[in-house]
Amino acid sequence: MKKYDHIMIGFGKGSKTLAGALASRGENVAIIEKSEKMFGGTCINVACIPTKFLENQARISKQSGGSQEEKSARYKKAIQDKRELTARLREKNYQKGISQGVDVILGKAAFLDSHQIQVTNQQESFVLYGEHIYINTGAAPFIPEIEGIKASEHVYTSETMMELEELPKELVIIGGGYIGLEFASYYTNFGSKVTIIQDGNRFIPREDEEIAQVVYQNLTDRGIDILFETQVQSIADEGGSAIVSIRNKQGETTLRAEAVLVATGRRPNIKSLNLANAGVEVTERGAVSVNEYLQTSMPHIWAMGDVTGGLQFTYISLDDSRIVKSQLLGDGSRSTKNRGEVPYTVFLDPPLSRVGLTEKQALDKGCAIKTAKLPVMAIPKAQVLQKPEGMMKVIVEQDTDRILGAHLFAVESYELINLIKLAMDQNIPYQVLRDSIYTHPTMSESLNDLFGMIS
Ligand SMILES: Cc1cc2nc3c(=O)[nH]c(=O)nc-3n(C[C@H](O)[C@H](O)[C@H](O)COP(=O)(O)OP(=O)(O)OC[C@H]3O[C@@H](n4cnc5c(N)ncnc54)[C@H](O)[C@@H]3O)c2cc1C
Ligand SMILES: NC(=O)c1ccc[n+]([C@@H]2O[C@H](COP(=O)([O-])OP(=O)(O)OC[C@H]3O[C@@H](n4cnc5c(N)ncnc54)[C@H](O)[C@@H]3O)[C@@H](O)[C@H]2O)c1
Repeated sequence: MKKYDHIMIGFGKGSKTLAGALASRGENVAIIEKSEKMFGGTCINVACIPTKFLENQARISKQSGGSQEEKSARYKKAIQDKRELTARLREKNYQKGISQGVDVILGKAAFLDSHQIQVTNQQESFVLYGEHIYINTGAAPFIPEIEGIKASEHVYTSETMMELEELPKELVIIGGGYIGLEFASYYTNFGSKVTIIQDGNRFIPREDEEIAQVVYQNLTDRGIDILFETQVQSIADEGGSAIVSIRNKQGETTLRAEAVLVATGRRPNIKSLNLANAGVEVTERGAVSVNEYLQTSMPHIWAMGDVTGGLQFTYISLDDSRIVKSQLLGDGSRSTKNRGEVPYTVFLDPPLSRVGLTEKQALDKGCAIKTAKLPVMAIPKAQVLQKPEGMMKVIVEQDTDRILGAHLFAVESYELINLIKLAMDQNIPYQVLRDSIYTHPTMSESLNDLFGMIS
C-alpha cells in the first residue's frame, strides 16, 4: 500500500493550493480526483471561469445586436470558446500539480478507516494510506423532487446548460439565487426570453432592501419575468420544448420553454466518501463538521471549501487552505473567525457587489448608523462605459466612523468592493476613502462622492 504524508480528496481550490505548498517543502503529497474532466476543480471547469467568460461574451453579443440567427451563432461560438478555455485551464492545473511534485491520482475516494482510502477508477481499485487527509470534494446541484424533472430532456443544471449549443428562445429558471440570477442575466443578453420561478415571496431576501429593489427593477426592465411564491408542479416534454406546470396565488398555468435551468442550491459532496468509516462527523445539513480551524472530528483530517457547508466561493476554499496551512507550516493562528470580511459579487449586468451588513442588519444589531446612497448615473466613468444603471449604498457606524456595509449595484463594482473590504478589515474610517486621491475617470473615484454624502 502506497503511503503519503498528505492526501487531498478532490482537486478543488483548497487542495491544489495546499498540495503545492506542501510538496514544494518536500512533503509526499497526493490529490485524488474522481474525474479527469474536473482536474483543477469546479471553478475552472464548470463554474466561475466558464460562467464569467459567458457573462462577458453575452454583454458583447448584446452590444452587437442583430437578428436572432446572429445572436444564436454568437452564443454557439461562445460555448465552443468556453470549452477551449476550460480545457486549457484544466491541463494547466494538472501540469502545475505534477511539476510541483504532487501525485495526481484519478479515481473516486472512499474512506476504509481514518487513514486508509479506497480509490476506484475504471481500470482498477486500490488503497492508499494518508498520514494527514484533507476533504475538498465540493458541492453538487440539489435537484428538487418535481414530477418529470429527471425524465425531461430540456432540464439542465448550470454545468450541463453551459454545454447547450443552441440558444434557447425561452428559458425557465427554477431558483432565484446566485446561479439563477446570473444565468438569467447572461441568457437575456444573449437573446433568450427568461422567466425565473422563485418559491419564496421576496427577491434576494438576504440583500439590503433598497438595493434589492433597484436590482429587481433593473432585471424586470431588461425583460426578465420573476414569479414569486410559485411552485413547479411538473415538467413534461412536448414538441421540442418543456411544459412547466406552475401554481401560485393566481392559480395554475403552464410555461413553455426550450430549456429549464434548475438552480435551487448546491449541497456538499459527501455521499460516496463513507465518512463514518473514518469517524468524521457530519452536520445536520449534510456537510463535513469542522471547527474554526477546519479540523474535523478526527485530529489528522481537515475539510476545506464547499464541503464544509459554509459560504460557497472559490476564494473561501482558497482561504480555507490558508487556515490549514497556518496549522501545518505556520503559527496556527488563522481561522474562519479572523479571516476578515467576505465580499461577494453576483455577476449581473451591472454586477451587484456586497460586503458587510445591510442597513436592517446593522439596526437589528443595535448600531447607530449613518447611510449614504449614490445613483450610478452620477458617476462619470459609468457614463463613459455607457452603463449608468444602478445604485451604491454604504452604512457607517455613527460613533466610530467605521464602515459596516457596502452594497454596490454598479458597473465594475466587483473591483471596487475589494477596496472597501480592505478598509473595513483595517478599521480605516470612511473619511479616508472619502478624501483619498483616485485616478480619473474610474469607478473608484465615486467613493469621494459616495462617502462625501455621509453627514
Ligand atoms: C455556476 C457556478 C458559478 C459560480 N461562480 C462563482 C464565482 O464567480 N466566484 C466564486 O468565487 N465562486 C463561484 N462559484 C462557487 C465555486 O465554484 C465553488 O465555491 C468552488 O468551486 C468550490 O471549490 P472547492 O474547493 O470546495 O471544491 P471543488 O472545486 O468543487 O472541487 C471538488 C472536487 O472534488 C471532486 N470529488 C468529489 N467527490 C470526490 C470523491 N469521492 N473522490 C474524488 N474526487 C471527488 C470533484 O469532482 C471536484 O473536482 C460558482 C459555482 C457555480 C456552480
Ligand atoms: N458570483 C458568485 O460568486 C457565484 C455565482 C454562482 C454561484 N455561486 C455559488 O453557488 C451556490 C449555489 O447557487 P444557487 O443559486 O444554486 O443557490 P442559492 O442558494 O443561492 O439559491 C437557490 C434559490 O433557489 C430557491 N429555490 C429552492 N428550491 C426551489 C424550488 N423548488 N422552486 C423555486 N425556487 C427554489 C431558493 O429559495 C433560493 O432563492 C451559491 O451559494 C453561491 O455561493 C457563486
